[in-house]
Amino acid sequence: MSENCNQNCNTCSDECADRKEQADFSAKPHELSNIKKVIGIVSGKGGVGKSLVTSMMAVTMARRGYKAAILDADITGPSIPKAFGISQKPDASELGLFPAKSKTGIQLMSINLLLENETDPVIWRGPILSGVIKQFWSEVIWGDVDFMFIDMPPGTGDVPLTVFQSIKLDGVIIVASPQELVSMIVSKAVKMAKSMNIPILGLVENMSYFKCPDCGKEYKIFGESSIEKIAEQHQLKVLATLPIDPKIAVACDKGMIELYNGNWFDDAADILEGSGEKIADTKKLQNQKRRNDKMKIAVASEGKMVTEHFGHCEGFIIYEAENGQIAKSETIANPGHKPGFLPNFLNDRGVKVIISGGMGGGAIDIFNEKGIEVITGASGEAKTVVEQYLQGNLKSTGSVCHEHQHHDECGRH
Ligand SMILES: Nc1ncnc2c1ncn2[C@@H]1O[C@H](COP(=O)(O)OP(=O)(O)OP(=O)(O)O)[C@@H](O)[C@H]1O
Repeated sequence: MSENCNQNCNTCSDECADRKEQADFSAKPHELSNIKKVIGIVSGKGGVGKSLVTSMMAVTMARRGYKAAILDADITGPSIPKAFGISQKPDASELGLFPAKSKTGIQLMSINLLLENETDPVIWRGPILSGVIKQFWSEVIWGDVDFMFIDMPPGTGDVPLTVFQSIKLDGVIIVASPQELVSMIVSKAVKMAKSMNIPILGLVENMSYFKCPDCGKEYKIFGESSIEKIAEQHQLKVLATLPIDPKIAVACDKGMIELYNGNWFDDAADILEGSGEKIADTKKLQNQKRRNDKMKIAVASEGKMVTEHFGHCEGFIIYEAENGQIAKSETIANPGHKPGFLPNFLNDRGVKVIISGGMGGGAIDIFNEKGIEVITGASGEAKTVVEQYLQGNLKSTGSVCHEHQHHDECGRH
């Protein structure tokens, strides 16, 4: 037997006497699916925020203009549809099942969308669980997907192992809370991925600290973090450390994870963009082409500056751009804020991009439905911000006004 035997001849190149030809467990995606990169989100045990990280990764990539999808392989604890507020049953044809679509166009498939009641427990044994996951991969018509995120079954047992063997993953992200980081659990997840020769993109520490909303002091509820030590031990990158934030729990419970404002996953998204260079290049070209086309960009403004509050802005400066340059502009007064009115008002004027400091979720939904690009989190002089956009240097932070005192000012219903 080889000195480094990992009991899996499929992933080992040593020609030892005990070598066994092993069965090929790999499953093929549906012939109508074109999935470019597949990233598994794993954790050593349940309840550490794996589904949250899966959801936020998909949201981050979708905000960057990619086609994102989520395969919920956490069959016994499926929480993805709830986080996105989706409960309608997926459509089907004789060719296969179609994934559900979130408000911002993220494709999803989860066992919860297929159960009679979403509260029904799934009490199937391992081989059936693995079979369902393979079906989600092979029998769902995903179409074109730039980045698919798989919410993996928790742990390092039989079911996650089968997923590793069946679906060709381009990388995994390991999620842990500070407690798992001090135990052996994370090391087991790292070893499992390494034994399957799957690149580990890095570690995410969830529930790392709690920031007091009154004094801003950070409290390490679960003790000092050992993420840097563990990362160094396994030569991995730390992708993000997330606080305990009651707003995260509320966003998941209310099905509004797409509206959650947080940019913790930018580093991980940058890595994915790097790992998918071809996809990123194509996307950059498409975005460049779009910016060179003739288009109207509206900025919610206060005088010459971008305003924080979309709904109650003083007016909109509408820039007409061609070949990536501003050709002309006009300022129109805010006609008055009524729920759902302003997105239609701007759409009627042919606006293709709206830039604001903050905006309510309701308004963002309507803009998305109309195919109008929404950029929030912008600040400074409106003209400069539009020039940055045309050069491809303005990114949306996804900043959404939630339950704050300016409720109506941000265009929410
Ligand atoms: N940083 C956080 N702050 C506040 N709440 C959080 C945070 N991370 C996760 N939660 C909440 O904790 C619960 C568990 O999170 P999540 O479903 O993402 O974990 P999981 O690892 O996928 O669990 P399982 O494997 O059991 O499905 C959810 O209700 C989620 O809203």
